[in-house]
Amino acid sequence: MSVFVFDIDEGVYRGIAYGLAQTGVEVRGTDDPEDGIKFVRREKPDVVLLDVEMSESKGLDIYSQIAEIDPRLPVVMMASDADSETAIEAMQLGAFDYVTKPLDLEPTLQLVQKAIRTRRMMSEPVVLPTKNALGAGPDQFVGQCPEMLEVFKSIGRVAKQPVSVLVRGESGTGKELVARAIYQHSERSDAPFVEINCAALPDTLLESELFGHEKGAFTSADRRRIGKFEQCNGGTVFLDEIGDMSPATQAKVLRLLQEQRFERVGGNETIRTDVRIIAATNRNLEKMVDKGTFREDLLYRLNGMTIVLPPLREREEDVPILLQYFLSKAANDLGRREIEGFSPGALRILKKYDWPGNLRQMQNIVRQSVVTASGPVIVADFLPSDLLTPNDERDDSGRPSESLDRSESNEMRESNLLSFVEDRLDGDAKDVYADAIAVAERIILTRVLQHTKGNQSEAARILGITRGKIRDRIAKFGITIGSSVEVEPAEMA
Ligand SMILES: Nc1ncnc2c1ncn2[C@@H]1O[C@H](COP(=O)(O)OP(=O)(O)OP(=O)(O)O)[C@@H](O)[C@H]1O
Repeated sequence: MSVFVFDIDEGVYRGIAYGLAQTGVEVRGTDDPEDGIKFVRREKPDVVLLDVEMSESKGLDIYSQIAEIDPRLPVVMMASDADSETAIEAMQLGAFDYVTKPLDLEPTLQLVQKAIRTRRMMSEPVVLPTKNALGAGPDQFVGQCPEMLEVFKSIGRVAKQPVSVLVRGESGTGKELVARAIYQHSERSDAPFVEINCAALPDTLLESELFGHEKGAFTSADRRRIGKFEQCNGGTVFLDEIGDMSPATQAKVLRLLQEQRFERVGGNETIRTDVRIIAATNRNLEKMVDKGTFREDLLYRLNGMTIVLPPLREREEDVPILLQYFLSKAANDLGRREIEGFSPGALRILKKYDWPGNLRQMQNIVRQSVVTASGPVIVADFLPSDLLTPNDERDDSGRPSESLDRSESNEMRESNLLSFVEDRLDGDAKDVYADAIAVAERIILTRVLQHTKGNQSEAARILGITRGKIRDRIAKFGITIGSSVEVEPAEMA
């Protein structure tokens, strides 16, 4: 990714380059408007920072030229005056945001990172994978089960229609990926795409983020702010976690959907805009309607088309290809291209798991395993410890619970140990007896300590061994005793 800075003051460019040095983002800059425009045309940076003073002599000339070269390029305006008319005007025309000089480095860098993320979402294509290129290049939308084929078909059907879309599914099932895919295949793919997480902002801030506000609308409103619906005119707005929106904001969004009109917070002027809304939620909106916390008319309006993503536990046949995809991606990203795949034992455990955190959790677990793995094959020992807790020993939040189904958990423990032995037999088998005994000891100890909530005397009594031996084993296996009892994966080998 790269950032280009238009500023007469070289210090600004150097400060930003310094602040982003660790992130791998390339920063270039100029104090000459014409050179800058040539650069943007030739090098196609991902984000531009533009000093308003530089363009003031020619009004919005530089901004307009940049927007003409690439209407989706996020441009952050920098102004000395918080009320800069030029900066506000640029935002009305679609600039990403503006900051006031002298720049406070930290918030400026945060804004630039946000602009980089937005650019990524707009420009990195979401594609269906091909067998040979799994995990390489852009984000792929992996899925072969009938439910996912239905999802892909729905994306294709709805993308070009001028309707709102509601994407539903548990957390981590790929709702953002669906939103990006719809945008990229829509008639608006040349216009901006903006994401707003409705759960991340308190009510009043969310309202002014969406609709903007007038100067003085509330105590901290020291300047006019242009909201996303105004700024993104002609584009697509992705409202993530829409179930977390307050009733007052829901009412304003409903009006926007019905009339494409709204007023800034604290303002009288009615503003027209043309945005397409894609909304997502993991909440049960019908139940919220019953309870009176979500507007029925808004649900009806958003429901122009609904796409439902199944949880990962219902996509059993996709699990192997998804694992392979996340593995190739992690191995590429982490420079571990020698890693070839999972051992049969590790695969057995991964296939049995029920993935309460869905694809995001799978992605993280595969990444952790790649970090821990010491050879070209990921064996069961390199999997994080939460996978070794059987599904039925976890509560709703995915944490180990105390209620046990004995037969199932015994089978799981045996299969952990068995897969460990099988993995060793698959490879260069040596010292299998000692290693397997150590694995068994670890499984027994961890489980008993979970049962006694970390109480070692009680564990010693149950196990019929001394406290000294327990302490020795805890140290040897790297068992952590906190609110839950865990084994450090790195210590398991
Ligand atoms: N079918 C898929 N193929 C490949 N990667 C996927 C797939 N579905 C999701 N992912 C990846 O899993 C991660 C989580 O997906 P995403 O952020 O889209 O989920 P979400 O449903 O929006 O989550 P949340 O509700 O928590 O916001 C992302 O990195 C995404 O790229």
